[in-house]
Amino acid sequence: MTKILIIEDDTSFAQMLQKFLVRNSFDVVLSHTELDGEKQLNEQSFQLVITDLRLPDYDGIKLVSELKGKIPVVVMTGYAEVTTAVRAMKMGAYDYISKPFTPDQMLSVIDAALNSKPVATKELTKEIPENSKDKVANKERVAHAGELVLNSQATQKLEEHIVLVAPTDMSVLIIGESGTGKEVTAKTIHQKSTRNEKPFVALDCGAIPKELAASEFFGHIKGSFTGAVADKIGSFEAANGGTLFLDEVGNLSYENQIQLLRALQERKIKRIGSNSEIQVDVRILSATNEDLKAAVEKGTFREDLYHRLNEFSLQIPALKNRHGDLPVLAAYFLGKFNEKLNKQILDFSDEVWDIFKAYHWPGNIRELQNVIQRAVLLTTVEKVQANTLPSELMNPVLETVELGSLSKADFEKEQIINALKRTNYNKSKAAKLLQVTRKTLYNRINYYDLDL
Ligand SMILES: Nc1ncnc2c1ncn2[C@@H]1O[C@H](COP(=O)(O)OP(=O)(O)OP(=O)(O)O)[C@@H](O)[C@H]1O
Repeated sequence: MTKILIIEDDTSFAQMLQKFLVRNSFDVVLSHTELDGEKQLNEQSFQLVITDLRLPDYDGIKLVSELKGKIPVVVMTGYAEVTTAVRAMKMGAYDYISKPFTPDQMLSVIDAALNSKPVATKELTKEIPENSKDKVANKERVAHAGELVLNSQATQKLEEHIVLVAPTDMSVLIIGESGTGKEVTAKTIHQKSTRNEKPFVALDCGAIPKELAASEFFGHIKGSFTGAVADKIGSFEAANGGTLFLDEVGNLSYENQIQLLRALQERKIKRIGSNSEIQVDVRILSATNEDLKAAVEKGTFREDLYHRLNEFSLQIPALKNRHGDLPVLAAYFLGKFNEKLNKQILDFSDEVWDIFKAYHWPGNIRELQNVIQRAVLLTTVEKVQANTLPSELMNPVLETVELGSLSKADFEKEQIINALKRTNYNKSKAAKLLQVTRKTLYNRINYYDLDL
């Protein structure tokens, strides 16, 4: 686990920062004085130091220059201390961050600092093989893409695969439930590709009637069919040189699949009503939330097209299976909506974190984003409280139980067991989740003779 030393004399602020970073899987040691900070640095090894510059009897700049080339240092400053911060950077600090900052800003500074190379090793970069150097650089850029936030074990492979496949011209099939971030993944791949100066065009294949699909793909000329009142450029032409993202590609009719396959094979299209062929150079990224392989087996999706679209596939896990991403995603959205709604909310209350962790997020990241936007709007104190969350989050157990197959007693038993599992068998928290008192929960456990 990455170990961070925070030197800050404002104890409550330091503790809040510590709590937030611990939640984001960092190991954090606090020091409130220069003396203790130096003692910690002598006794333990740290990957990063975050320090305030203005502590009584403390020369932060001296510490920065002592640690130069050994451990990256991020300095925290008041808003009027930019000159001091610049001095600190000249002395070797990696970066500075002005208070007040959002959790999101702090995370991205930490992330960048941890990925930075100490000055002493900078000269060695020539010896790093080209490939791995690119990999490191790309990895950093994915993490800082600003849109696509990935941080958990469950998404580590995904992140690596994005980095590897982005610079190629391979077609990529992105598979995941609605709201898991398929489109934002496609955009990231485009941004990381050599086509990033050219257009990224998204076409929602699920939303176009099959009669209009060919015109959406290839365009038409005025008068070629009823309704073609003017010439129209299709998505292939619009994306020429760049990337065409076909969302919900599994929804294309069989006839549209044939038209698409032909265009992909020949790399030429004709606008409807025109005889002239236009050469197109597009990279195809597509997305589906259904099992396209099963559709191929059933015969509703063409196998040849499936292979064309699926030179490489990326599986995006549902949010309920990547709870490790929750803290960083929540922090990202908190920062985003603080800025958008002009708020300065610092964190989520412990109760809110528990609810977030227990909920099954059927709408995935889109739902998390909406929940946080609403909460930020409604919050008037430092931390987001549970009363700003929509009701469906407060009663999650009901939604995960298959009602049809259970009797009322089985159902209640299942609810209790689920709630206990979700709260690590903490009965107070489980009672809260179930919206009953602890006493009632104990009674029900006894009544059903649950062996827990
Ligand atoms: N990893 C992520 N980091 C930051 N934001 C994300 C991430 N994943 C999704 N989002 C945000 O969640 C919302 C939904 O994402 P997106 O539209 O990419 O999902 P999708 O899987 O394509 O959904 P659908 O299948 O319904 O089209 C967007 O606002 C997107 O910016």
